[in-house]
Amino acid sequence: MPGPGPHAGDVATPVVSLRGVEKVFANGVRGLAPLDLEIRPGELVSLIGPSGCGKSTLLKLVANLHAPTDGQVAWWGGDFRTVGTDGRRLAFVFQDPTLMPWANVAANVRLPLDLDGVPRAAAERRVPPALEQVGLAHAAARFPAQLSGGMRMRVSIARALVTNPDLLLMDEPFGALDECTRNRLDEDMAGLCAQQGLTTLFVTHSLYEAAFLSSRVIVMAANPGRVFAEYAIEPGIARDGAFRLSARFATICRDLTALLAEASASSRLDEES
Ligand SMILES: Nc1ncnc2c1ncn2[C@@H]1O[C@H](COP(=O)(O)OP(=O)(O)OP(=O)(O)O)[C@@H](O)[C@H]1O
Repeated sequence: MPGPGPHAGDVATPVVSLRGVEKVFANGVRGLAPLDLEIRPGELVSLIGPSGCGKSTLLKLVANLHAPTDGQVAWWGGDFRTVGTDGRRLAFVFQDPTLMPWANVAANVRLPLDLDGVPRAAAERRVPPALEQVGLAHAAARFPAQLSGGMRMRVSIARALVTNPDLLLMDEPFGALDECTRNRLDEDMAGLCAQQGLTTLFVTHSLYEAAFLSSRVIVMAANPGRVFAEYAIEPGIARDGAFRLSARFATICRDLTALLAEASASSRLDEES
């Protein structure tokens, strides 16, 4: 099975660091006020906050899909141009799994390797372990139309994992799924991240999902988008069904509910001023 990214042992250098990063769009909208943020190896960091607080903008800055208006973003202490050329990889999972309907599951998962020019035989060898990781080893020959929504999302995750990423960026990946499927995927995702030491930045509208998955939750406020609070969760908690029912989980959810209410109130105040 593909292990952690090739540089997983390098714990000293932050995976991503943002210093004084600000984003003003061409139409004058201030998507993000200057903010500092560091994501360290092995962390699962969630971004939560009211609509419009800049969660997606922040994710896109980390993905280098947006350039900051001001400030610096560093990837593994360096420039984005080194990402990929030094073997380090980012991978994305979006809410829409965007599978090719005409291709079976194995071919969908293989796509990033094909695009990277990995020889066909080598690429094909990497697909079964990736499918195994998401519990879809039995579904390689099926087509997207033959899969449930949860299975399609698992294919999308396998397609990210097959590249052996050093940083996984997930934008509200399970938001369109029913609650049971979402809970199961959250448990599997938490297990994968823990086993592999996978560094993940996860955008969600659900504070319960953030509470369940994260080693650290960034609570954002809007108008302008900014980091309102950070909430760290102690290491060593098994993220399983028992955790979801535990007093500790209830406390984390209560704390995050309070922080989110404060962030929302602060966003409204800024809107009115
Ligand atoms: N390309 C763009 N051009 C202009 N304004 C933008 C652009 N993208 C985002 N914005 C604005 O920047 C702010 C932050 O948007 P963003 O989508 O990052 O927030 P969000 O927290 O992800 O929102 P949601 O939870 O609703 O998805 C919003 O006011 C949004 O309207």
